Amino acid sequence: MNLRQDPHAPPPFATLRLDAISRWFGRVPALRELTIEVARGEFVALLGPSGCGKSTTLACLAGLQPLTSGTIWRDEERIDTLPAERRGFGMVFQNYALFPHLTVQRNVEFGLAMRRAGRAERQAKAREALRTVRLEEHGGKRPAQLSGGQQQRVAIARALAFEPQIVLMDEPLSNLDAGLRVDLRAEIKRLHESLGLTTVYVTHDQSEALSLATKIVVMKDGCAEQVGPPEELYRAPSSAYVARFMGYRNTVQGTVRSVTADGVLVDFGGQSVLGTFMSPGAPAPGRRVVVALHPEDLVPGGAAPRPVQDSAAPGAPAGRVDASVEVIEYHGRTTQVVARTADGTALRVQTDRPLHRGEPVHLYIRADRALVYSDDGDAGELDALAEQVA
Ligand SMILES: Nc1ncnc2c1ncn2[C@@H]1O[C@H](COP(=O)(O)OP(=O)(O)OP(=O)(O)O)[C@@H](O)[C@H]1O
Repeated sequence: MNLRQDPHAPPPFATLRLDAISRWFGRVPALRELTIEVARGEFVALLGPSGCGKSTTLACLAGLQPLTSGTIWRDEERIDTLPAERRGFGMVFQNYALFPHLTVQRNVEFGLAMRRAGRAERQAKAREALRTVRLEEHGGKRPAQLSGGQQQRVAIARALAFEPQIVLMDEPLSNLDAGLRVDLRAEIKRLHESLGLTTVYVTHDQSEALSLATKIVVMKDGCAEQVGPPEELYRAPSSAYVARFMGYRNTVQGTVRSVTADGVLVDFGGQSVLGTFMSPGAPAPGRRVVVALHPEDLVPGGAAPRPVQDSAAPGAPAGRVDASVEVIEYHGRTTQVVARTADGTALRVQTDRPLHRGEPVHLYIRADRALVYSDDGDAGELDALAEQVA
């Protein structure tokens, strides 16, 4: 956008900092001393299951809810004491929150009217914002005459019209069907980059977080479980919980058999598999652990297995699990398979190899791709998470 700078806009900032913020609802702690830093230009995704505190974080940041304790800073300026309208954030919600009786153009102007912009300025900025989201042809329509994706773009235009430095988005794509979600996701990324925005984005969808964010905050019970760039969280999740959110759909319990120079040998699925221990401290034989495996890292070798080194990193010994193909879901180029081991462990496998129901299959795993965590007794919780994590 190329709009005149709002004279009331706050000066450019370097860092937004949520410092040990807590929010209690009666006796329920929704946020517990959560600290997050957002640098200017970052796209930060708050990722986690329902109830972990994502929306509350955003509401506290926006000034829609008070903090129970903690502070929020824009550089040296404390902003948690400011009312919402003086924090200068643009907000986009899941349900669009458009006025049905106003035209698209007037809906976008509304936010500017709240900020006491004059009529001509309002109209020009709203038109410009609609152009930015590629809806300039639709200004005269009412929201009901637009598709869900278009309505959400109007909501984004409304948030962008007053050129906020920081845009807060709470599950903006979750009411859209799959195709529109992917299109609008690309649009949000384009806007973030081309307008030089700073974005804080709430989602429970790992693919959204991975594709959009420059930094992901995985939240659990009102705290940040791990914070980092998507590649880092994907490569080295700090717990089985984070691994789940990074697409490691298999989190199976096992027992440490031995510890070697190459890694930790774990018994699970009726076999021993070599993996990499990721938790703090050292594993000891007999210790209960959780092994996290990405479906793509379970490579079917068929009845006549390929040599182990085919599926192993140079020098790294591979593990093998034997299972039987139970469920096959065809997804075009790849197939999602549920394979079951002799001891009843279900493993999710993603492969481009044709497999058949009932077929015995050897699944090869690179040692550096079998991530081993100490078992914190939350295996049941992880299974419940599986229901939520795509
Ligand atoms: N207005 C409220 N009154 C009482 N409890 C609340 C209120 N809002 C949130 N909570 C509680 O605070 C916790 C965090 O809720 P929050 O909505 O922030 O989670 P979330 O991660 O955004 O979940 P979802 O993805 O389902 O929106 C939950 O235990 C929730 O029940």
